[in-house]
Amino acid sequence: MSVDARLYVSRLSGSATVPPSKSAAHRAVLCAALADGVSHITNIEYSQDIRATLGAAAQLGAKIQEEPDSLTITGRGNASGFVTVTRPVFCNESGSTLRFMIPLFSLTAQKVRFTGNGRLFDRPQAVYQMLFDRQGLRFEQAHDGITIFGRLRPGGFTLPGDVSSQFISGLLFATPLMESESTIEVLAPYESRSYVDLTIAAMQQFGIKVASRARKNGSVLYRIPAPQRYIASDFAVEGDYSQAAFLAVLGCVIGGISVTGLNPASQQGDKVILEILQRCGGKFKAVEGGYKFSRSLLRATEIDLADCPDLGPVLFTLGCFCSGETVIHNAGRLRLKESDRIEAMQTELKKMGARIEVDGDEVHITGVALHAPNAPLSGHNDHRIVMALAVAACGSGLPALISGAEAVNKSWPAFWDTLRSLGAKVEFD
Ligand SMILES: O=C(O)C1=C[C@@H](OP(=O)(O)O)[C@@H](O)[C@H](O)C1
Ligand SMILES: C=C(OP(=O)(O)O)C(=O)O
Repeated sequence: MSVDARLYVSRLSGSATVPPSKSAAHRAVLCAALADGVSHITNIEYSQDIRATLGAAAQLGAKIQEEPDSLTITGRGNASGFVTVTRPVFCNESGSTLRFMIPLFSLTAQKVRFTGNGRLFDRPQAVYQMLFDRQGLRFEQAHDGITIFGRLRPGGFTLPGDVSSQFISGLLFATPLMESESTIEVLAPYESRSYVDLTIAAMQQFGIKVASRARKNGSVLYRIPAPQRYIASDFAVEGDYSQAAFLAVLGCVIGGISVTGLNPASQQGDKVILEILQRCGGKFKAVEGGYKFSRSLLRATEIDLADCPDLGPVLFTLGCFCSGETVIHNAGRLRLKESDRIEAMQTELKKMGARIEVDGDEVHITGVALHAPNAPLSGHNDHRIVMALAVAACGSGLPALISGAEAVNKSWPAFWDTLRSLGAKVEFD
């Protein structure tokens, strides 16, 4: 059911803790599900996407015990430990879940159907289609699901680097469980690489070895010895920089906001939000477990989204608050997410008077004083659009009605409560 959020003008300030990193949590659950023995994962939030990965992990045969904010997972060891898959694997709207699970479920050698919601099956899957076709395996994609049949075999894989890093991560998770070594060559340009680094870091924490090297032709070659076994491990999920970015931008616009629960040494690619804000003149200082953001005179900068696509929506909002013309490069991938995020942000911010021009994969935003929206703002069934619009409204002190407010449940169910804790008045219709 679609819920409208009414935001009223109010002064915001205070301290808020970000949710656990969704990307890290997906990876920890998956590795634990594959491991021999019992793993404990702390700092878990049951967002819709993490629920999807937990459901799939259970279908791989993992035993999962849920506590309010932690998990105990007894994994099934290796591919021969996989149980019979009797039901479709429901991925909801989680691209990560679907693309991480396809190669793993192929190892069961059973016919497996993946289902989901929203735009999930409109998002590109051709990279896997190609891999399965090459090995003579079945991969059928329809608007309401994907069916696979057949066990992926080890070997030399070559993948494009500019469609989605999730294919590379998905194949990395599965290859150690195959019968012999594989290589994965990722062709340049290699985008969202920091997410693959997170994958390898998680795999290494669960005892898996992966080697990588750059090749002269610009590609990156991963070598994954096999067979290997995931070893149970305890994993503390760190705070999410992609989510911190919403509060960080708000903090630099209105001042007086501290964001905590963050690891300053994090490997998350979206930590680059701090550098971007610095380049815009954003003022902040390190505090215990995070950063305190002060009201800043923000000026435009050039931003490359190739390695931090999830920052896209909130960077559109940031551009509106910067004097001059913000240029966002390599924004094309934003069209392949839960919504077409370029179209969504342009349409909605224009209702508040924003000046945004799109030229192919490049976006130009000229800072202007936003006015109260002349129509309800649509969240486009996309959590990051809803949150970026809420930041635009709160940052400019304007009342707004955002439809589809429940989309935040995909990644940050407590988002509205967090805004309230900072003093925002939010009502739901
Ligand atoms: O591996 C991950 O956890 C993710 C990878 C990124 O996707 P792409 O590689 O498709 O850009 C990102 O947008 C997504 O939200 C999470
Ligand atoms: C695109 C996202 O996630 P996924 O690809 O896992 O659906 C996101 O969280 O913004």
